[in-house]
Amino acid sequence: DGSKGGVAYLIWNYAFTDEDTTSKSREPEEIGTRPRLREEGKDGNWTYAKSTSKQSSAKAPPPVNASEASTFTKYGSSLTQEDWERETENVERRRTKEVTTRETVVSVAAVQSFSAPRASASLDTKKTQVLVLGLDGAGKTSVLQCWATGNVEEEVEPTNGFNAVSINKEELHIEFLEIGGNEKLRQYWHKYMSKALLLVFVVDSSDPDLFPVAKEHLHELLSTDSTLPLMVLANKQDLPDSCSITDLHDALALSEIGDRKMFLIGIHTRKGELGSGIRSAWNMIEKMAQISAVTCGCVT
Ligand SMILES: Nc1nc2c(ncn2[C@@H]2O[C@H](COP(=O)(O)OP(=O)(O)OP(=O)(O)O)[C@@H](O)[C@H]2O)c(=O)[nH]1
Ligand SMILES: [Mg+2]
Repeated sequence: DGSKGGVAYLIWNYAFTDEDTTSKSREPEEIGTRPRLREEGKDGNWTYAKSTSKQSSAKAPPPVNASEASTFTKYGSSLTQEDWERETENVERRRTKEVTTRETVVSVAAVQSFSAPRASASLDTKKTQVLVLGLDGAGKTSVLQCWATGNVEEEVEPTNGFNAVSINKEELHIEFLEIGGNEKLRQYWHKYMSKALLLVFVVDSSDPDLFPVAKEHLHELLSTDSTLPLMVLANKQDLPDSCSITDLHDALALSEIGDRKMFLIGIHTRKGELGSGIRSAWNMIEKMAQISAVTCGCVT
């Protein structure tokens, strides 16, 4: 019952606005800057979705949230021609139909028009979301996959819209929202700050050329909320040239982020050899969500 409620809430949360219905007339935008990993048309429609995690904790490495009681739902997005057509055809149907599917595809249009969630969902007034941001290619989707399933797909598609994951574990429901890091999507990042319980900012620690850009975006985001806790994930620590978390601390000027909770964790999401970082990050998020849920009275 609890997990079904979580799913329904997410769908409601991402209900389309009236503006979306006009998207039929729009042409798809080509916004990818990262080369596609799969052949266009072959498997370009990244519609990965799963309703219930049934992994056994005996698998090595164990899923981060390995629990028979845990479930997750994920709404992926990608902007291929095929997706766009399907999306525009389905907008109206999704607006009205009873939610029976746990899978949907959203587009940049959905991100552009996404505004405050409808007020009727009980959690709407609370900060319940873990917002996952960072430049394109930093590893946001990979991190979310690790937390949800304990594994990463071999080929992760760029997120050309948003990607929402709900992880339900016993009575705790944690919503994650990744907005793609593509240059054209970064302007929308700040729109999602107000519902965030925590900002997870993922950085590719093997690409120092991008640190100044990441720093600029991070500080701009933080300037809109002086108390929002921050978790910086220094990803791709498996790569030989990756920089240490101390260097990243300096490069991102994390000493200048003001008086807020801050975590800086080195991680990597390579298949088969997940380190302790990704698990530590998960544990902290779980604790924060628990505290928040109790404070909000969401857990009974
Ligand atoms: N070596 C290494 N590669 C990684 C790691 N994490 C992610 N990658 C790779 O980095 C690329 C980008 O990963 P994504 O998870 O798609 O990055 P993202 O931040 O979601 O990117 P956008 O959705 O475009 O904003 C993919 O090819 C991943 O396989 C890591 O820890 N180590
Ligand atoms: Mg992504």
